[in-house]
Amino acid sequence: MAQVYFKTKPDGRAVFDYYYRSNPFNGGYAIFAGLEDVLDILETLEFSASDLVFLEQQGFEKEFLEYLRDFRFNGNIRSSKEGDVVFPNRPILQVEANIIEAQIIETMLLNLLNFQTLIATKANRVRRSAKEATLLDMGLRRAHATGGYYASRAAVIGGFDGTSNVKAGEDFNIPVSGTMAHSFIQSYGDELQAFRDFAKVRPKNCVLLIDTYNTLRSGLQNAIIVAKEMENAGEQLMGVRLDSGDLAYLAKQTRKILDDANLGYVKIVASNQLDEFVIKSLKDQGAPIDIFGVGTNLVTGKPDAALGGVYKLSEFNGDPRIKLSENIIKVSLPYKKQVYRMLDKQGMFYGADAVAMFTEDAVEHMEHPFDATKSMSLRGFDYEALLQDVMTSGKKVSPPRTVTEIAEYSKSRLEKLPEEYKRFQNPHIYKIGLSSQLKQERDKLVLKHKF
Ligand SMILES: Nc1ncnc2c1ncn2[C@@H]1O[C@H](COP(=O)(O)OP(=O)(O)OP(=O)(O)O)[C@@H](O)[C@H]1O
Ligand SMILES: O=P(O)(O)OC[C@H]1O[C@H](OP(=O)(O)OP(=O)(O)O)[C@H](O)[C@@H]1O
Ligand SMILES: O=C(O)c1cccnc1
Repeated sequence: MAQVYFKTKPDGRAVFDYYYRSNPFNGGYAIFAGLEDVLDILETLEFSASDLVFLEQQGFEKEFLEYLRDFRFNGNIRSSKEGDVVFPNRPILQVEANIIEAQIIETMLLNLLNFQTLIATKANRVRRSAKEATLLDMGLRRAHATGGYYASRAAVIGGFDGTSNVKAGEDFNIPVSGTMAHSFIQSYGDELQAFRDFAKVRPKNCVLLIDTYNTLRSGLQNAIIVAKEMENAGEQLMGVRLDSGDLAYLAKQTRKILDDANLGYVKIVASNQLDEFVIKSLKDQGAPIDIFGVGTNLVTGKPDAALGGVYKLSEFNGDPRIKLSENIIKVSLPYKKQVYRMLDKQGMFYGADAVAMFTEDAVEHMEHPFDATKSMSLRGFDYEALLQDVMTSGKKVSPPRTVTEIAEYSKSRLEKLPEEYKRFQNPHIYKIGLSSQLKQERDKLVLKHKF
């Protein structure tokens, strides 16, 4: 496509929208993540000499390869803030650029935003169940190859406290932590000696895994011996980890036995195929678990394999563009747009985002995108314009936000979303409407292209 644009309309100017069509996990919202990584890549995107050799072998023409040699992304991006709460069928990010540049970045952009948004959303659901407990990502070993790297970042945006993924910790400046594996204890054969050596070498944040042989009769008893020895050496055992069996029963027994041994400060860590539903159940059972380690179900976004975010052309050289579909929900929205979020008198999200033409300053009325009988007055509402400049002429407009800052922002945004949109079962549906002008323009284009 890029080579054809290069030959036929090299100066074409395009507007593309990024959005997804339905919330993951049958939930009522998603957490937008991956933006900072997209912007970082765009700022430095270029074709290396070896890339060009490979592309030449694929049959691309010399002149086009010359163009690619100097390729840079020089476009503008307007976007929702990373970490914001987002909803289906409204632009989350808009790229305005030369058509060749805008097209070349499509797959990279979708790959990063779809995956991180999926995982940040999953992480946030786990956070909702875990309430105040500490949450650790332990998923790298089960992730889809390199996806684990970005999953760890997205997990923190969604509300996790840290990760066992050391590389992600280093690159994204997120807290790293970990406990120990069964193999460590197995290598000794002697559980007590394994615990003693570990505690001696790594006394800070020491968590002992107690289920290798028998959780209550062996692991916990040995952990208590080591905890007392640590006290004599002026240290404190941080915790014990349960990784199998009935976690509620074992956590209650463990808590009682630790407390009876005057070890009330020793925390209980639990892991083993946890997700938002198991953690909720454990909480409902009153399991005194302080820290949850979550792996597979987090980093694979189980049970949703992917977020179906798309990148659709909405304007070309100032003219509107549309994509029709038999399925009305898949008809795209033409024109460069803005999205307004309605706020109630307390500053909470009212439950409505209105999509308008970019040229409209405010929206007083929003219409259901497909049902002509449904509309809503927006008069008197406070609102926020959600799409803001994040990149101009290929350069980021503001300094990078740390993952921790993004996570804090996300938390503050979720606090403004009423509870009924956040429940797991049959959540309230957040309304997405179109300004009357955008709807009219879309319908005109639908008629124009109708066969
Ligand atoms: N009290 C509980 N309530 C609800 N779910 C629990 C409870 N305790 C454990 N679970 C969950 O039930 C599942 C148990 O899986 P499974 O039977 O494979 O574990 P296990 O018996 O510990 O076996 P393994 O020793 O192979 O890890 C896990 O997802 C675990 O998190
Ligand atoms: O269960 P997850 O949510 O994926 O969390 C990560 C799991 O990875 C480790 O298990 P390991 O790979 O040693 O295998 P195991 O399941 O036999 O303990 C750890 O002990 C957790 O159980
Ligand atoms: O730190 C841990 O205990 C850990 C890390 C990754 C996977 N499973 C466990």
